[in-house]
Amino acid sequence: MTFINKLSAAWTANDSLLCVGLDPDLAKLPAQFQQDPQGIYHFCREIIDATADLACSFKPQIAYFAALRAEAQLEQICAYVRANYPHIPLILDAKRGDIGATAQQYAREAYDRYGADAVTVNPYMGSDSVDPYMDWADRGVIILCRTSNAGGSDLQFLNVDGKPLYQHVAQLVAQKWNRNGQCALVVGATFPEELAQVRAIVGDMPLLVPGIGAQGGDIAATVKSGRTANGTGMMINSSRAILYAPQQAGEDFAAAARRVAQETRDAINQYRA
Ligand SMILES: O=c1ccn([C@@H]2O[C@H](COP(=O)(O)O)[C@@H](O)[C@H]2O)c(=O)[nH]1
Repeated sequence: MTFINKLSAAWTANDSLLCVGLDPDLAKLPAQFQQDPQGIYHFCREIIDATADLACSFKPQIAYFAALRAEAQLEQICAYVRANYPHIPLILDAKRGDIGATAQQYAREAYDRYGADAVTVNPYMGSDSVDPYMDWADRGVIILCRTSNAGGSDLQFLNVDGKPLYQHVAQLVAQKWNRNGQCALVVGATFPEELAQVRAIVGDMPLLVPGIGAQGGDIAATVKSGRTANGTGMMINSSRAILYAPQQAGEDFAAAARRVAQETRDAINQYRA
């Protein structure tokens, strides 16, 4: 099954556009995981189990693992998702970008080593830097377009031939690079107007939309701007707001994460129609 088919099925099966981000910051984990050499794996496994029926995808961000020399635990987490929730797409957020020969190795890392269904890629080295990912026709290639951070405007909003650079990226991907129908774009929830512009350019192409939750993006504006005609089309990511959800009386960290994931999924669903 291709990434896009798997994503469509997950949207329907879990009635969800929520992507649960896995960004484990050791200092923020409950104490029992900080002392455990396998703590990152065990923490993420509990979050995955607590939210798998509420999510349309999981998105580990590789930096959180690499910084702690915890790539082996990332491998275990990816294997766990594939074995236990094979219907939920696994997105490796790595934002890779390099010359073709090196990109081939990055593609092998994402798709072979970690078994990811999709990987995030930086487009600014051009088509030959993205081509190696496209050779994996059943996997997703999620290309940065209009990122959620304020500084994204420094380059992405530059006026090039009468329109902002991010719109050129959206057009290029939709019209040229997406030859196997496997591409998606990253567009931040913090910029709903630009999200609507991108949606108008790319038709039904899936969008990975980080920026709700800890970054403060507005859920209503995000969904109304980015949904497709059938009320899908997005993987709306939330990481820290779910992973480190404040615990209410009687809740452990996983129950709190589940409650916030459910509230977020339901808040998103309010605006899909
Ligand atoms: O434009 C972008 C692209 C990627 N990200 C990543 O998404 C999550 C957001 O985490 P929160 O805790 O929900 O803010 C994180 O992994 C980023 O690296 C992004 O935020 N913006």
